[in-house]
Amino acid sequence: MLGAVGIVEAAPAAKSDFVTVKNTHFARKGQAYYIVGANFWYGGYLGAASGVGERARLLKELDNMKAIGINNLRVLAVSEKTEMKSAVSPATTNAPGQYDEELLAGLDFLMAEVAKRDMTVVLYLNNFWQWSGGMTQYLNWFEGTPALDPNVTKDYDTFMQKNAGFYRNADAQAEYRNVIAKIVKRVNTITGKPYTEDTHILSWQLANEPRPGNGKATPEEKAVYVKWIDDVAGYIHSLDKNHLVSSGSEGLAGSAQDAQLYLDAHRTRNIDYLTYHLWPKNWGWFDSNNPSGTWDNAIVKSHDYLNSHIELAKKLGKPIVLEEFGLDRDGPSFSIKATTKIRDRFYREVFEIVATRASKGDPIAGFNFWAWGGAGRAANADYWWKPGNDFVGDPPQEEQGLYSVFDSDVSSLLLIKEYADRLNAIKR
Ligand SMILES: O=C1NC[C@H](CO)[C@@H](O)[C@@H]1O
Repeated sequence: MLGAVGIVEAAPAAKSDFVTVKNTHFARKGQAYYIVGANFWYGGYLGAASGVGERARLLKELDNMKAIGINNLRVLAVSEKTEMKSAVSPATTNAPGQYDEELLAGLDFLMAEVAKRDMTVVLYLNNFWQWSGGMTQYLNWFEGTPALDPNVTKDYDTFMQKNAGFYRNADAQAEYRNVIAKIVKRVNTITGKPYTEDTHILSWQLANEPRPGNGKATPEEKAVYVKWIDDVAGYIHSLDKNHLVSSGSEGLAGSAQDAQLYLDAHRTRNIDYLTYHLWPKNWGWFDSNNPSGTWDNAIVKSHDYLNSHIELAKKLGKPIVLEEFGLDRDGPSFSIKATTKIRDRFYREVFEIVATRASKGDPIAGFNFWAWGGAGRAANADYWWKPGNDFVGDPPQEEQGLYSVFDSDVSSLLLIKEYADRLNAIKR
């Protein structure tokens, strides 16, 4: 199509080039689309032109993921500068209204490279946890409360209960919406393409693991949470008519174990598909110091969690994606030298349920394992991250090696490829 001065402009993408929801499945380019995904929270960081950027590593990581059939990445799009030691630095937001353009351009570079490999990306726009600043940092800015680092306070219940104050704080919500608008309406500085026109964005995600508060969330806190999801998802759709919107919820574990709350929070037409996460060790189902004594308990509960959420998706008539799951290395150990026999066994249990039920036409639309460590390596003897160290799949609030799948974890990579082939073969 010739523009006014004869410059050839790309024709706008066809709607079918975007990932859409067709009944209870994803569709893309006229085909059923199943997510064979990795969590790659730091993908935009590697794309930066200098500083934390490592573009050569990024290209290698993308090629290695593509080579085993990974077609989707779940990526942190926004981070908030904070004093907390457990958080990544630098951040895309240095202070309200002050943004790191070079770091944001890293996301542009990532998106340009994702497009070359015809992969898709889920971009989350906030974090319920502290490892990227997140909601607690917004409250530090707008309520003057200290940014709470549960690695320091050792009090997750108070952290979660106070964090839910983010949803009710009008000034924090206004800045959050400013940031959402800045990202959603962004024009890619590498490709010149508006993000709203980028068919390689699968969805915008409200936050990583947003919770209504802690496990004792009150009816009022739950109502605020349901309204927040509806309002923000509706706001994103008002900015972008092309892309899907998801919450980033963990499922019942992130909904005070209240199935009605999970359904109510995701019933809105503004939420296009459901998400859930599976953490047997974090949730106390599996003790990696007593694997033989806790494996059966962990697997029974995991199977139930995996299957019951697919039934909840059926109730809402929407697709559901298992967008996080993981287990630590044998030992347990953070060392890349440690084997991953137990993790591989757990991955196979998860993959088998996802692939089998997807093949039967159930609304499970795929998975993202947590998380791609690739060529990254822990830098310190204590396995904690410090600014300047490699990024790996484990964010700074956890030991570097806890859940990462590294490029040397051959048995895990082969397992991912085996199930990538099965999911990619499903025709509908
Ligand atoms: O979103 C998340 N879910 C679980 C991960 C592993 O504990 C954690 O690193 C991350 O905050």
